Amino acid sequence: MMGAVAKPTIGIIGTGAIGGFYGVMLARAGFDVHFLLRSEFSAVAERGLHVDSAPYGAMTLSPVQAYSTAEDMPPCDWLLVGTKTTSNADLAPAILQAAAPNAKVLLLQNGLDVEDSLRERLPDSLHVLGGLCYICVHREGPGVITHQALGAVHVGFHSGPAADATARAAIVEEGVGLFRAAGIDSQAMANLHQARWQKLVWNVPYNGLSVLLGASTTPLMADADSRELIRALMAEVVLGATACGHDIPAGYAEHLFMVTERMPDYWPSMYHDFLHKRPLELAAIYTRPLAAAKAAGCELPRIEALYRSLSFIDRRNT
Ligand SMILES: NC(=O)C1=CN([C@@H]2O[C@H](COP(=O)(O)OP(=O)(O)OC[C@H]3O[C@@H](n4cnc5c(N)ncnc54)[C@H](OP(=O)(O)O)[C@@H]3O)[C@@H](O)[C@H]2O)C=CC1
Ligand SMILES: CC(C)(CO)C(=O)C(=O)O
Repeated sequence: MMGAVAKPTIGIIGTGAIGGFYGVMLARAGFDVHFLLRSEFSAVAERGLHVDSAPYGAMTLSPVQAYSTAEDMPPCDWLLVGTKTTSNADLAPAILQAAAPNAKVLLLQNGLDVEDSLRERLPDSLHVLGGLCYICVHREGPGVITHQALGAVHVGFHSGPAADATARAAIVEEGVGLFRAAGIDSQAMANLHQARWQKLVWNVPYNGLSVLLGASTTPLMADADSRELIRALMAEVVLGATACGHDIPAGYAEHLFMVTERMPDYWPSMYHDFLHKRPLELAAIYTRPLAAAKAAGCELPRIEALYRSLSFIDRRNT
């Protein structure tokens, strides 16, 4: 008889809304999950992690395998990065501490090329993958997370020692399998770079406008002028993606309008950063796409104006 295949050990690097939500879901599914925290370490070590989820109900994980330093974490086969992209270059030492040999590092983050600054600081033996989370979740307080809607995670290969396309696909499927085992919708992405551009069609307008206009999705969708602005910004993201060689499916912007109208009223994660005086994810969501489009000969003036306004706000806010 074949022995049971051991479940991988999972490390969460940055236990905020995303890291906390998916970490709790994986722990509930029986995975051995270890959580790295910073400001919320004591609260979570003492009182556990609580998720108030519209789809799943109230979930509590207590006790939590919580760590204030990666040095204390066991070797993890999968490391799920749930920090904001603003500090990716600084995460390498923590990841090296917590990584098992040949570990897979999955960045659950928005934005373009977010893997690159971390990749260049990691050894070749580690695989790096990108994950796109289609979810509405935020931190309510220390160790307390509100999950309003959705939840899917799409996984794509970035880089690493896998010998060929078959080996790369197997690693991606392993990642997809983790989420599916936890009851979360998950799919493999054939082209991570294209998929990151595609997700920006939502994040570029809504993340930035929530900060600039101080408005969540329901009022943004209810007003004729903000709707028009969102539509125009979406069209520019599609233009930039196309100039960079990445086709966005026809009708995708209209599809996102429909999805957003069906969502509960939602403040994007950039608004929470603004509110709590944390740095905004401007490089990942604006600077890099603008630079890539420009290098391909494509100017995106509306996105550029939004980006410059946000840069001004960000400098005065942090
Ligand atoms: N929230 C959402 O609904 C969605 C978010 N995303 C993306 O997911 C990513 C994560 O966002 P989100 O979960 O909302 O962000 P949060 O701010 O809620 O979480 C980030 C967490 O990382 C922790 N952290 C940062 N640096 C370190 C460190 N060096 N060591 C330990 N912990 C650290 C923070 O701790 P501390 O409290 O100390 O700062 C915080 O707990 C972003 O790229 C975002 O754009 C994508 C889709 C939806
Ligand atoms: C709102 C949503 C679901 C859009 O894709 C999201 O994933 C985000 O906030 O980044």
